[in-house]
Amino acid sequence: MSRTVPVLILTGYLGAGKTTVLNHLLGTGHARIGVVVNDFGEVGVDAGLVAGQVAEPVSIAGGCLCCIDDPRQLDDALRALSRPALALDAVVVEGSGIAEPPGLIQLVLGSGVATVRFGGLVEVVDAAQVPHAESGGWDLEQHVKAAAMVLLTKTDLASPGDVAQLRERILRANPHTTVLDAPHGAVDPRLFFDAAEHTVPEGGQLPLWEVGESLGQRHHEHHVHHRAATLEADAAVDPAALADLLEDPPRQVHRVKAVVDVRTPRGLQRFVAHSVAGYVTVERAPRAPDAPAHSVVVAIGPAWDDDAAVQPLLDALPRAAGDGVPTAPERRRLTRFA
Ligand SMILES: Nc1nc2c(ncn2[C@@H]2O[C@H](COP(=O)(O)OP(=O)(O)OP(=O)(O)O)[C@@H](O)[C@H]2O)c(=O)[nH]1
Repeated sequence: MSRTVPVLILTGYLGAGKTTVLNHLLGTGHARIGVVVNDFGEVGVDAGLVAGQVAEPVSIAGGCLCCIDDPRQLDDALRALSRPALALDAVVVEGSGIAEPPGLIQLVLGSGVATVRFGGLVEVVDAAQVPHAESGGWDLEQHVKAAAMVLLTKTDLASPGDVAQLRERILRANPHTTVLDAPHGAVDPRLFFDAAEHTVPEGGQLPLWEVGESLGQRHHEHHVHHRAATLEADAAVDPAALADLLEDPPRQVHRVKAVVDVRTPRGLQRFVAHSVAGYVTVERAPRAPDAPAHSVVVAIGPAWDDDAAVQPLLDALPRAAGDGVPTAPERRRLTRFA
């Protein structure tokens, strides 16, 4: 029988920690992993946040994979990543933060690519922000029902009692799933890949498919309620304005990610910034010394009817070179999250 490459699906609400898990797995060097990332926004930010992969990550941006105009994009990616020459052990498809498992499972199961097989679904749950995710339409029970494994991230930000209750709730919804703590994405890659491989029971019957059928309606309901606003500019940003957006985003914005340049007296510096329900992280990132200024900021959230409240905040972030270098206190507004 010819070799097929398992395709694992990584889902979880906006900002739950999917990319962090993926980067941990890639960093362990345990397996040769191919990556497909799906950004909900127009600009593919996530591929740039994935580090150390064997093959270039394939980025599919501009909407959820399961609703995207041309689902053959996923087939093309899977075909490319399962080429024998790459000798990958697995492909991980990181869903956008609002993807529903059934739609993604159906896409992989229905893929016409003979060189891949469905390897299971892993759900990432932010242990500190379940009510927040639920307010965005994410349904814990429905998500974990489809999961071979559930990874609890941000256990460092939640009380042990809350984490224990969450674990019980997950196991009530799906007694067959494996629940593991994965603080800062730390999961044993052997457990990750083993659990996923046990998703498909012998005999060819696939309960997940039934889950997919019964929930198929739901995932379409979700996407229409989410919006993304994007800024992509050949400019540095105002660090204080970005800090305000990250720290205190409009109510309907559940997630902000930014890869931005900031002017300093020593030249441009690049930062990667995240905000999930007002929880902010900022990290310095490498940049080519002579590269022109470039910044990308994406804001995503549910139930926003028009862009009037969000897009102008993003459009106001670039800081013209003529406005000079931000002062040290302005820069510290951003770097204090580092
Ligand atoms: N304190 C803490 N922060 C975490 C943990 N896991 C992830 N984070 C942070 O959470 C933020 C979002 O993490 P990502 O991995 O980008 O989340 P994601 O699910 O890929 O985000 P989307 O693709 O936008 O849905 C980042 O600032 C991470 O550093 C954790 O276990 N503890």
